[in-house]
This record gives sequence, C-alpha cells and structure tokens, in this order.
Amino acid sequence: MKVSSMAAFEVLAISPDDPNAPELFSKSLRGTGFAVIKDHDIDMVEISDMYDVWSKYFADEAKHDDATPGSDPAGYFGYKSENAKGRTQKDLKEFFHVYQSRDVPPDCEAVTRKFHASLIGLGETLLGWLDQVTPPEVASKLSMPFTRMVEGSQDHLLRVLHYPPLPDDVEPGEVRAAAHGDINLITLLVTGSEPGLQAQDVNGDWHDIPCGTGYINVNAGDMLAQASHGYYPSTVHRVINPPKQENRARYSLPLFMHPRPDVRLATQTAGEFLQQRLKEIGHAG
Ligand SMILES: O=C(O)CCC(=O)C(=O)O
Ligand SMILES: [Fe+2]
Repeated sequence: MKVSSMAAFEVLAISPDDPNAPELFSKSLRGTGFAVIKDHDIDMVEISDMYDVWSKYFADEAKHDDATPGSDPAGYFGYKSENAKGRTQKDLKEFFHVYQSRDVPPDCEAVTRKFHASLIGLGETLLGWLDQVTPPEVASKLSMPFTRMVEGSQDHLLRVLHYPPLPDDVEPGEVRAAAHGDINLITLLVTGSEPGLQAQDVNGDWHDIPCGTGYINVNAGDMLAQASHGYYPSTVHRVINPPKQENRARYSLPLFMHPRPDVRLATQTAGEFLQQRLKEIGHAG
C-alpha cells in the first residue's frame, strides 16, 4: 500500500506479517528515506499511556529540576534549547531524553521503560530486515551487520517531545523543528499527536508524512547513510507550525537507534560522529 504517492516520493506502509516486508522496507527507505510500519505489536494503550503521563510531566514546572548540565545528553531540555545543524534560531519544542540506564521521572517510569524496550525490539527487527536484503556489494563494506552494530547498545535514545501551542510572539523563520537529518542509524517515530511532519524529496519539494493512528514512521539517519555509503539516504525532514485555527500542543515519540560508540561507520566510529554532531546542534561541549 502506498500512503504517499507522488511519483518521486512513495512512502510504503508495511505490515511485519508480509513475507516481502524486508524488501518493501528497504525499497521505501531507498526511495524516500522513510517507511511506515503498520500492524505492529506495540499496543495502542501503551502509546496513549505514554502521552498521558508525559503531558502531565510537561505541565508541571518541577520538570526544570530534571535539566542536566552542559554536555549530559539525558534528562529535560527546555523550550528553545536546540537548533538544527547550521541554524541559529532555536526549535519551538521542549523534550526529555530517556536512555536505558539513566533516570526517568518516577511517575513516567513504568510505562516509559516498557515502551522504550518494545520500540528497541521493533528497531532490531527492522535492522535485521536490512541485513537480509542489503546487496552483498554494500553489505561487504560494512564493518559488521547492522544488527551487530546495535548489540548491547545502551545509546538508544527515546526522545519525548512536546511542542506547546505557538505563542503570539513567534518570529519569522521560527519553527517547531527546522529541517534536519537524524544523526543515528534509523529512527522509529510513533506518529505525532497532531500532523506537521514533512520530508523533502530530491527536487527540494516537501511532502506530508502520514500520521495515521497506530502507524510508526521509520526513517534512515546519517549513520545509516554513512555506513552504507549512501545506499540508504538520510532524508531531510522538519515539523511545520500549525495553522492558527489548529494551534494545539503536539507530542511525538521518536526512538533514535544508535550503534555502540566503538562501532566503525565508514571513516569514523559512531562515538566520534555523534560528538561532532551534538556540538553542531547546540548540545555538548
Ligand atoms: O516530532 C516529529 O514528528 C519529528 C521529530 C524529529 O524529527 C526529531 O526530533 O528528530
Ligand atoms: Fe528528526
């Protein structure tokens, strides 16, 4: 099934039960950098519980106590704390970074740990699909199969994102999330509570990424593009501001799948690549 069907930009919706799922997934990522997974095992109740506990968390000013200093990648990040690479204006979002071995707010802990583990499991399945179908001439250049790159990784970042309703004083050019490529191997994004996510095609045109209930969007990040020498392109995407009559909060839940830091991508290790990119987006340092 095509969920976005401009000739140049075809995001496929794939069911894990389809025997051709690995090929379709690879085809969709190759064509657009994006794919959509439907009929997965992640429970809708789990997803709505996540939105429930985290909307309460962001509504409480005590969140500021969870801000971590300087270069620490975990914890709470306040409104307008991150910019896309190459931009000075900050994104109109706040977020909390969850890692497997780092603290999570007690009221969010149980549901978040379970959700994080479920998404990591799905992400490992998807990387296994890529290992199955990536052609030998590309696979032979990898330092190891994708699934091995993430074995034992403690760096799979679950970002709980809150985009508040836009304030009246938004400046020209300020957006919820400016155009960027993700740093990691693949991103699994439970579709946002509101629309707004768009991806750019090779001609520079923007396309809405479908936000159907229960869909999980997957996109290739820069580490996958590096390791595969461009076979899987990392597609630039953004989150646009809502029209005035739909100026509501938006939540989304991307999981960024990261290799262990010592894994070689192409010329750099995953750890070296990550540190360089974190500086460029206004973290670390
Ligand atoms: O909120 C979204 O839908 C996308 C967020 C995103 O692209 C990111 O945090 O890297
Ligand atoms: Fe992103």
